[in-house]
Amino acid sequence: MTRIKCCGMTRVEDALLAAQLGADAIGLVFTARSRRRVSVAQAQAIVHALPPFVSTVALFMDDAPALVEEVIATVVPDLLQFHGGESDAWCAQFGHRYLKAIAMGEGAAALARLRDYPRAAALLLDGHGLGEAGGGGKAFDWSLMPRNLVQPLVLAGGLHAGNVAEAIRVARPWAVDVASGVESAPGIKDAGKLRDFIAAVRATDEGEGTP
Ligand SMILES: O=C(O)c1ccccc1NCC(=O)[C@H](O)[C@H](O)COP(=O)(O)O
Repeated sequence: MTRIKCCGMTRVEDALLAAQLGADAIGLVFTARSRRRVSVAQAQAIVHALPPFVSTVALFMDDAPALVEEVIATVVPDLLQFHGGESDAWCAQFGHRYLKAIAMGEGAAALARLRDYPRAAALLLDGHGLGEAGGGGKAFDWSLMPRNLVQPLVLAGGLHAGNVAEAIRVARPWAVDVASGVESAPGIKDAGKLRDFIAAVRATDEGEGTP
């Protein structure tokens, strides 16, 4: 089964809908570089409203350690996700499981960085360029997704209901991640797009015989 993470949640109702539709995880963006940035209070409201067994992921991009520590202490996310130039040691300093985003904008050359994060729980390959923020709807060449890594790989960047089936068939990811492809505006999820996206992922899994 392909896991689904819906990122950039800013409203309780959107996170609840994603959970009801079958999302496995939601993302909360804390970096100031995002148009989907949430406050600690907003994030707490979302986390407390979610049913059990839906993971919460807190996103940062070259932020101060104090912000990460504050979010861990107050929001208590299941996982951290780092989108900037953070090193493996920097990401691991919090003693919290983390995902590292790898900017795939430069294509195959970016694959060299995949081996730099041995302590990451998973690697998220995203379509944006090095140093750029995520959440911009940029896809990359899915055939570059490696098959020989020990860590689970999350496919991100420019996914939507119309292309996610093809993306899964080509990239064979552990999970898919979507933000702008299920929105009507940054941080505002569109119920129809969210429903169609999750249904497309599940239909692809079923069509390929994945239990
Ligand atoms: O979403 C943001 O605003 C954001 C800002 C800065 C760093 C990361 C950010 N998002 C990271 C994500 O995990 C997105 O879901 C991912 O980039 C895919 O976005 P999209 O291409 O819009 O589906």
